[in-house]
Amino acid sequence: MTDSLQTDSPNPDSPTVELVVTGFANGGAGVARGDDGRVVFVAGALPGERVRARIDERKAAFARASAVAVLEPSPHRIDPTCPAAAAGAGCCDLSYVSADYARELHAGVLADVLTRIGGFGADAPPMPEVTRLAHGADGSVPDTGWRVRTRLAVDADGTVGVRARGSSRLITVPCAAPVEGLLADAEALGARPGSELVLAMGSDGRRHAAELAPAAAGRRGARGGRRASAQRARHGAGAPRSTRLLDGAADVTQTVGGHTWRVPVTGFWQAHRDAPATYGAAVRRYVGGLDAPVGRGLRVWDLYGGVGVLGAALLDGDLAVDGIDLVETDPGALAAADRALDGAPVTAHRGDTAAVIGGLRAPDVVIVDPPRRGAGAAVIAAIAAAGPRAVVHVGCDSAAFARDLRDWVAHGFRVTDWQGFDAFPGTHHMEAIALLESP
Ligand SMILES: C[S@@+](CC[C@H](N)C(=O)[O-])C[C@H]1O[C@@H](n2cnc3c(N)ncnc32)[C@H](O)[C@@H]1O
Repeated sequence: MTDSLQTDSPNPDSPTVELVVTGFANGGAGVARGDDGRVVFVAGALPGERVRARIDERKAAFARASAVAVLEPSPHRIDPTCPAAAAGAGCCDLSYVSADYARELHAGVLADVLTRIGGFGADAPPMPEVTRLAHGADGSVPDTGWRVRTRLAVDADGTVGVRARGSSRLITVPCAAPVEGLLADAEALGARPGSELVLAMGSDGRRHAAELAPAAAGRRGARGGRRASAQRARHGAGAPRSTRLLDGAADVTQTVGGHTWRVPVTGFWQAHRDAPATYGAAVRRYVGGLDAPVGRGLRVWDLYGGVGVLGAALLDGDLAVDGIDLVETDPGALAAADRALDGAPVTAHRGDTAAVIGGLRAPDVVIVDPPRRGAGAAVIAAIAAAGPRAVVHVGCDSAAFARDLRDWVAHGFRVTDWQGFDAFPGTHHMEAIALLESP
């Protein structure tokens, strides 16, 4: 069978090669070896497949390629569940893989980075499984229609869509990840050419939309080129961009457990509609299961805490909580936390985690949920010096998660449980959570 694939290559004229894929890498590419022995990361290819691939980039130690035709397909390959990805968009890069097998691939990637980067071996718990996020009374979860917030690109003529993988081509076929109604009439909202359209769905079913003005001119030329500039934009780095409300209200209502937040449309909220409740339950289970009570209410740090949803999960059960110090850089998130957690024993601190924690009362338990880059060795050393007996570490980048866990172990912490979540179905992304205890 030869199955041609829709891909945009940064190097459309580069030659194609035939490759046999033997592994799967963090980042979502199949792993093969070229004729010269160099490792080739092949986007759009699965272990066991023989593919024809176009080389996109050659480095000294490895190359990157995109599968353009499948010569021998994996039995796990399916028709893409995301029409935008099928048309070449970079959104649901694993939507051509059966959902069960995608979770196997995630678990393999997590085990690989925990072993190779984290240095974990036989004395660690069994490698984590990657499970679906439960939804609805029967626990069933579709692997599409899960995303409650998204950003769309707006072209020079006002057309709205997602960018193709590897190029700036706009794809207007809708992505399958957003929850029903999130993309409704997106083009009619009137986002201006060159802006981005931010769409968010509240847990009350109300859709909100805001236009994010183009990134300041000059930033595109900043270090790292277009890819790094797009990353900075996605991760909110750089000068603040002005927003204009196009639909709904400025704040999105989100209810989790016993608390209701009003989160700014462009503010951080977990992408999967069931993620906040799922991670909150994991945090509550981990902290509730600690066997030596401290003899008083727990003192908790909720670091990189956003609106405080993970710390607040500890207030929902029968745990005695003395106080939660919530640390976050985004003033909008902290204002939302103040409103939602008014009357709860939560104190919000605005600032960089590294700078703020030195002034806080020593914690019993620390929740750490950093951005993709991870918390890093310096922050982990500072938290460890404050002497918590347990840490719940949350990570959305597997390699950074493994690196951070390695740093906890260097400070005498032991991983006593960990788990992975298929929190971005149809994509190579996943979330992982670990419980670490001090000796
Ligand atoms: C992955 S989100 C987690 C938010 C929250 N725990 C939740 O589940 O909704 C990471 C958060 O860290 C914040 N952040 C990024 N860098 C930070 C820093 N250096 N210090 C404190 N917060 C930071 C971001 O604004 C974002 O809200």
